Amino acid sequence: MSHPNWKRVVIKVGSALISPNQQGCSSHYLLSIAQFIVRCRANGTQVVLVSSGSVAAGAHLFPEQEKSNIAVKKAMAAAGQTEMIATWDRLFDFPSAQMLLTHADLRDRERYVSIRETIFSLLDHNVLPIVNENDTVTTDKLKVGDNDNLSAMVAAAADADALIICSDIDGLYDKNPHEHDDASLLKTVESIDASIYAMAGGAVKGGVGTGGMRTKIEAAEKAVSHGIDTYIINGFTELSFNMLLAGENPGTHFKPYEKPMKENVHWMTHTSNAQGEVIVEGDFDESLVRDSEQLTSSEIIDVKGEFSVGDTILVRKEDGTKLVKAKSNYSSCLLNFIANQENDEFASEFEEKTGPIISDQHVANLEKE
Ligand SMILES: Nc1ncnc2c1ncn2[C@@H]1O[C@H](COP(=O)(O)OP(=O)(O)O)[C@@H](O)[C@H]1O
Ligand SMILES: N[C@@H](CCC(=O)OP(=O)(O)O)C(=O)O
Repeated sequence: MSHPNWKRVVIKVGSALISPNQQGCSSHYLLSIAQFIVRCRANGTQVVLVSSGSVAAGAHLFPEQEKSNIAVKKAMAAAGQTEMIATWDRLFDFPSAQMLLTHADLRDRERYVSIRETIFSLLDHNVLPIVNENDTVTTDKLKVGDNDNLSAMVAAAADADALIICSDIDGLYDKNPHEHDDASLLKTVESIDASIYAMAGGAVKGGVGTGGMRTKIEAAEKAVSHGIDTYIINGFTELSFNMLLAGENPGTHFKPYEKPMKENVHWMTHTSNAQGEVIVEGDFDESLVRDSEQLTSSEIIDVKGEFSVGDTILVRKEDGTKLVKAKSNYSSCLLNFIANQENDEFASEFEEKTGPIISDQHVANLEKE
């Protein structure tokens, strides 16, 4: 078979490949990945690298008994990050660039657009973007938490054709092969449903990986709904990369949706987290899904959480049915205030002047889609 016709790919490299023994970085397994990147570029394919490994690489600098402390883990990430970037950079004779992101960056539409533009500028100038989560500044509320999901968000932002997740295992098995001798490898996944998630276990306990297969399936789900071919492959062996370049599947291939979501709907669904919820009357759902600007304070039963103007909110019914995710033009405080007004006229006059609570431009239909 001939080499694949990719315009742009995102390659995600797991910690075990970068820091196999947690004593800094090793180029042992990175050499064949770097070679693959060089060959992709020679074929005219643009490459974005998402690299884990900063925590594992920095681990040896800190005492064993302190490593579970969050502040120390962040220090490990900060120290390991420079070594990880330097190790990659040494393997290429073209320039690379470090991009450190958090979920707070990706879920903010303006910052997301800025990230996209930076990726495209780097690629246009033949610079290899190397992305990782900015572990030193994250909190539970601000982080993606694993680089599998991060790589899928980056692949969507970069409009990639393929996402290649390089792991320490051949792909997705029907059960965790580290626990079941009779596990068998899935070569192709046509669609991702609960039965696929049920196959996935977590990472090896005490190992360097985060999330195991579960986060890889989450990543695949995000990517395929954007029309991105997704592979989980064994990054330890050069054969995986030779097969990919020959147009063959060396691991598990997740097939992309034939009709991918529109870019802004995908971002709203898979990248932007809802910061709060608006609960609406049960009989209002149909008109809301047809025309989101129909939502006025008179249909709102409750407002949950704290959100600001521009944040993404989830609109749902009292029974829990999710209707739409949308950008709110009102803060939770203001929405609570007008929804609780006895005088309906005041609220409708206010909304007429201020504009719709959510607008049709930033809305994603959920279960009703
Ligand atoms: N169904 C499964 N198929 C394959 N691997 C699985 C499965 N369930 C759990 N795993 C575990 O997921 C691990 C890979 O994830 P992880 O350790 O997070 O690696 P990485 O650092 O590449 O992200 C495998 O080594 C394996 O232990
Ligand atoms: N940001 C972290 C990566 C965490 C992570 O997802 O690791 P992995 O499961 O090995 O891809 C680091 O650089 O160590």
